[in-house]
Amino acid sequence: MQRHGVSHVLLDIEGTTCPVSFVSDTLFPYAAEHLGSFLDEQHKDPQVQELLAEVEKAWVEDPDPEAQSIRRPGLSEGKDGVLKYLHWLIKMDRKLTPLKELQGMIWEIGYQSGELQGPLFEDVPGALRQWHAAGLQLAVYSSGSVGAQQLIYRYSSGGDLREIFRHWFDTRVGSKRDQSSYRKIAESLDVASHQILFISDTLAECEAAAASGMQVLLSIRPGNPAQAVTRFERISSFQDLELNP
Ligand SMILES: CSCCC(=O)C(=O)COP(=O)(O)O
Ligand SMILES: [Mg+2]
Repeated sequence: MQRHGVSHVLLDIEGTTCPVSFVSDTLFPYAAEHLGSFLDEQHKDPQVQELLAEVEKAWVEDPDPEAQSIRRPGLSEGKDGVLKYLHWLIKMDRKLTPLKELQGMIWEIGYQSGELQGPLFEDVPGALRQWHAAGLQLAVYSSGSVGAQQLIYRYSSGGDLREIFRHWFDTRVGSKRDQSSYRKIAESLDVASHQILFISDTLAECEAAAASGMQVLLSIRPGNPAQAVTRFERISSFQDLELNP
């Protein structure tokens, strides 16, 4: 498979460079298990306090009746109340930015202790190194925080790959399902959208990126939910992809 006119590759993580199951069955449960003790120890840290305030604000404004049903109306929720909401957000796989930042801070402990390692698909490290060596600019766009992205590539099964990536984007730039996020990314990369190739396993993300003018490939990997036929070309190994400027 060949792609022409590509100078930048923008990569999703979950379902694209690492298995969905690592996120759903390892990272999320790890964060849920350690959230309480992490907050007990770190809730006075100014950065954590700021994130908890953001979570509390999001909870007050959350239109989901289930989110409101676990609130105690009129009472200040405090650290323990917010913990309940954070567990609910993890269960629902909500991509709330302050949750993602807190998860990244918790995962750092697991990566540093050796309990966590980023299991990349076998073809990924080699292909990334090859593209980088060929002069392509590589960037990450994940709902996981930039901190969490850098951890997965620092402690990856293919070694420390952080140097290979030039740019990192998370939900601070916007939702991965919004066209405007991809426009902002192209602006920030200072390149025409059609020179960016975005690869993701999520159709809504592919649609949003394509609508912004990016080139798109749909990632098909073991463990990804089955995909109906779509207009997007599919990729199941990065080794199959030849990129030309
Ligand atoms: C950076 S690894 C953790 C990924 C994560 O928290 C997540 O919600 C998955 O997001 P993605 O956009 O990579 O599908
Ligand atoms: Mg994904």
